[in-house]
Amino acid sequence: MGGGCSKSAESARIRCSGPRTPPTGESNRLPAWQACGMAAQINPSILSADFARLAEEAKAVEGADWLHVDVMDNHFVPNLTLGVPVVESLARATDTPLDCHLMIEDADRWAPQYVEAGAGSVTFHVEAAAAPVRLAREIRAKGARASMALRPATPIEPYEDLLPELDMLLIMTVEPGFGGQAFLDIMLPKIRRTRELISKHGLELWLQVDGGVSATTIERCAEAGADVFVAGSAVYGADDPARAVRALRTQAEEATARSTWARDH
Ligand SMILES: O=C(CO)[C@H](O)[C@H](O)COP(=O)(O)O
Repeated sequence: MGGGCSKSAESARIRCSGPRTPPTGESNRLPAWQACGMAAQINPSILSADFARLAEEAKAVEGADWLHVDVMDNHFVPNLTLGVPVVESLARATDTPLDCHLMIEDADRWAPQYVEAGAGSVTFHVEAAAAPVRLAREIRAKGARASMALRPATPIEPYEDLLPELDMLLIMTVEPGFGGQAFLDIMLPKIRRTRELISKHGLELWLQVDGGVSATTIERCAEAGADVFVAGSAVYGADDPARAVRALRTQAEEATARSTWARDH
């Protein structure tokens, strides 16, 4: 696969590993994931971008933590988007690291190719992976962050032992396949439960939510324990996408701080 790929994966690791400074005097109130250097991350989904101008659309959200790239094969989901060659081109077109979400069958075969194409994080669906542990290890060994996604109907509990193999877990908050759907409030207990399991095992695992995330719903997700937020229409549907990213990040961080404070006092 194309050159320059491992450079992108390496740059993603560097950009995302540095701690952000907690507000003075507030560190005892911060949740574990912020106190250990995590803050809310906003990942704009290019599913809501203009596919004829992808490079420009990627530049429009520079300042976002990652660019979320929705890969769909018209089998695992009833929609078709893009594949390895487009990811290779995007990786060259933007400095924002790529967070590739593979909504495809036969993830074991394809996921490693997205690392080689330049993704800094590769998410496979557990429902589409024959050997998720082996796959997560292979993604990590190739130099990217390994992430696993759950459809709304897939519970987290059977996968508790798998969490240490992952850098991120993605909880879908809509049925995968299309942008612009309504957020599924019924997913909030699963987000809470997953955060409990992450804390129980003392893991530094990111918890991502994807689908219907907007100014109206992001606080609920943050309060439930999510720290990485994919937003498509809420970012690309805004007059100023970069400003929308900043506003969502502030909202998420404030909601987390408020709910943590309320829990501790
Ligand atoms: O994975 C996805 C759909 O399967 C998209 O990332 C997601 O739906 C984002 O779009 P929106 O924020 O408009 O819901």
